[in-house]
Amino acid sequence: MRLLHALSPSSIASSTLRAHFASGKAPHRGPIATSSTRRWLLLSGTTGAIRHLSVAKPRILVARELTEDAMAALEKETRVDFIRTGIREVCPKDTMIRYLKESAPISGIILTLTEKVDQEILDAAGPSLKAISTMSVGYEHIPTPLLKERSIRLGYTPDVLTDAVAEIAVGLVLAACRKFRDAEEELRAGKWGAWNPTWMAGMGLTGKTVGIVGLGSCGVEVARRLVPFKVGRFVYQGTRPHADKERTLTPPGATFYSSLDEMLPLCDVLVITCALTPQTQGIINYGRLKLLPKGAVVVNVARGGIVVQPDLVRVVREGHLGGVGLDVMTPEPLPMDDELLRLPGMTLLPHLGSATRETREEMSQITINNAVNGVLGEPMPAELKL
Ligand SMILES: O=CC(=O)O
Repeated sequence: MRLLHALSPSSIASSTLRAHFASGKAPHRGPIATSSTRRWLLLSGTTGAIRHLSVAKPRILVARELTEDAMAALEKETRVDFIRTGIREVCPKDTMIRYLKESAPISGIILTLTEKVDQEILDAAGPSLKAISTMSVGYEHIPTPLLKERSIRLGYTPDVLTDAVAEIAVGLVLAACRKFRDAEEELRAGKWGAWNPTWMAGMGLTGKTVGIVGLGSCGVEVARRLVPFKVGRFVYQGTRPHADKERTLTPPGATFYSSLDEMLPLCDVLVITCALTPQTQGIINYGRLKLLPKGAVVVNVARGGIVVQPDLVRVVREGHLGGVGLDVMTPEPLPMDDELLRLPGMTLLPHLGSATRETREEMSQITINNAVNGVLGEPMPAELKL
């Protein structure tokens, strides 16, 4: 690598980078660091890419761009150098590995749900890697045992997205119970005929039993938002009872079940909000779906893998369910030839749980702060205990 000369960062960041970032594509073949205190421009001997990295500061690879405001905030952070790929879509694994190697030593990585971390990526980063920061509450894309083994810290974004996800869940409950999607489709297809006593008649929530799988922070917020709809009672299943959360649901109150098999026959509406773990993978299968009363509604805002999707399709085809609302499915994005798209009574959203502008800003900011504090050895705003 050849040392060129000192340059003001704005001369690079504002022209070359902005143009490339605006295109949404990876801007160049080699890495470029962006931070307001950089002093040195380097020319890579192998790639010809311009680099300006300060030697002493920890480097954080930003695998894909976060929100615009968050990216602007990066520019003000002076304690670390950020290496931005400039990618706005999924950062491919080979691209991440190339950046990790060409910009070594990398102390931190910022990524999202879409960048799966594995041993190869950790090996490419090498022993300099101190922290990974994911812009998500879920972390099933990160091999936590490997991080623990290598003493790599993991930052994530719990809590800030709870309200947004709870809103989506309530939206899906209402849409599925009252057949929003099928009804709108009929209307648009010109099939709205004269008033009919049974056409598009769905299920009301008054007096019904709503079952929540996983009464964590998201589960309880869903239930709280459903109280004003005059739900008859809440039941929930998980690893332990939450008396504190139950109290916030009074009236109508909530009852804990350790067994899904015992709870499911009671549920007019089932809302899945638990984390995807080896213990919850595939727990909602054919047999369990058939335990629900006929005409029950199923909503999943957690992870597609908790439901055995072919089993869900089969149960819907058998006419057992009154409606289904999914914000998560398998795989994501859902291929256009997937069976789910051909079934009636399905309200499907493209994983929008946290998608409010406010939430995504907060998530981005926490992700950056987690990464910076993580590499500097300071407390992270939200660190997962490994
Ligand atoms: O699904 C969303 C997340 O894990 O943040």
